[in-house]
Amino acid sequence: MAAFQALFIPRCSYPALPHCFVSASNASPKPHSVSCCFSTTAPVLENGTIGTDASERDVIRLGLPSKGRMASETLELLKDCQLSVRQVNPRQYVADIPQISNLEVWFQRPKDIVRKLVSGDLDLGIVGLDTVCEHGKDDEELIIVHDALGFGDCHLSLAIPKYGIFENINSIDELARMPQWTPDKPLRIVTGFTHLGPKFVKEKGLKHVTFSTADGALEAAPAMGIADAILDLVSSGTTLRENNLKEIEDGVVLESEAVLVAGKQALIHRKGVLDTTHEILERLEAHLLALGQLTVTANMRGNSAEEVAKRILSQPSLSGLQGPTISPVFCKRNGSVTVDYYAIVICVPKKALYKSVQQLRAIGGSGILVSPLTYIFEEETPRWPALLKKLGL
Ligand SMILES: Nc1ncnc2c1ncn2[C@@H]1O[C@H](COP(=O)(O)OP(=O)(O)OP(=O)(O)O)[C@@H](O)[C@H]1O
Ligand SMILES: O=P(O)(O)OC[C@H]1O[C@H](OP(=O)(O)OP(=O)(O)O)[C@H](O)[C@@H]1O
Ligand SMILES: [Mg+2]
Repeated sequence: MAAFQALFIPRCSYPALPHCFVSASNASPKPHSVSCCFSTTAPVLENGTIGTDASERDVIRLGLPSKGRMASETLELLKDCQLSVRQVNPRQYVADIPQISNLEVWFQRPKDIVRKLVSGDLDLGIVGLDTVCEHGKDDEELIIVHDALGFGDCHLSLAIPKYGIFENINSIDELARMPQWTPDKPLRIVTGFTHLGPKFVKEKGLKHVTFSTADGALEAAPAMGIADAILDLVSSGTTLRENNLKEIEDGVVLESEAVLVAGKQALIHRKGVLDTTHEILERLEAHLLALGQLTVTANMRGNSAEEVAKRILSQPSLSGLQGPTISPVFCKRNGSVTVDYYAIVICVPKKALYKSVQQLRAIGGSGILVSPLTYIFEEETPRWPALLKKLGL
């Protein structure tokens, strides 16, 4: 059985905290004691406005990471979607996006974004999927609107030392079968993921496991003798390698990247949230879809647009998004206007660029120009019907 040896604040206590005032009274017998009372009035926000209860407010709130490795890339992504965030100064936690009316941006720590989505104090947020799963604790209130924002890639993984009793252990099954783990001497795993960790070992049927937690530099724990294994995020793998640790087969808990997440109640009931989400989703998808594509234009000799189209469509890498656009190139020869060439325009995936150029040349393409694409707006945002379905709308 997985046991957990850490002290946790109960989840239900969190939503009440924004109304908690901290004071140090001179009259108090203990000069440094703090007293906590729960206000029934609205709290005063840093920007001087009065904060409102979730049910009273009509402004839409988007939570973005206030610091850490997700912060700058989130702002860059929004900027690339023509949704630049206007922040008066870096220490001010409230901002706006001039392109979207009635929207406040609140800068928060990623885990607080998730908690505030659950409590209804935020409506939308951008964070890593790992944070949603860890701090959201499978709450049905959290709805992933876009699951692949293209940054913050990492995975949550179990890792063990490369040396000693683990030298020949390379999978979860082998780890589970080690005779060393008994009820008195369980496998000690250190992790910051105190929800996902125990859930994972239970799913994997690992017996005799105990967890402890720490805030960072977990990779030091095995060498310090504090833990046998670690469960932490890995991206390049450098930290594991440098600390003589290895990942094992079937040890990946979760693949993660930045996601757009929303509160279900807000999407369904709060005025304007669904429309704003649709707009943000459209812009994100148009930008992210375009990131992987290039526009290729070329000239091609031919007798008719149809004949050129047949040649292009005979090549597997040249069909484009819907098919090639083909236009006649009008030339003046001996006083009359003739069409000997056709200009073709196609979108090709960046990865297939060179293959596409080879195929174009093979069917007579010349003067090939390649340019980046900024946005691809499809007829319908692919994730939109999926979102409506999740909401039962
Ligand atoms: N190598 C990585 N290590 C940790 N997080 C990563 C990595 N690569 C991407 N990420 C993403 O970045 C997020 C963590 O960012 P960061 O560590 O800056 O914030 P935080 O965990 O909230 O802050 P703190 O560690 O100070 O509590 C993760 O939740 C994950 O989604
Ligand atoms: O696979 P890598 O690219 O080496 O990245 C993984 C490391 O990065 C993170 O630590 P972070 O930098 O957030 O420091 P921390 O331990 O203080 O949280 C994570 O907790 C790992 O330790
Ligand atoms: Mg960190």
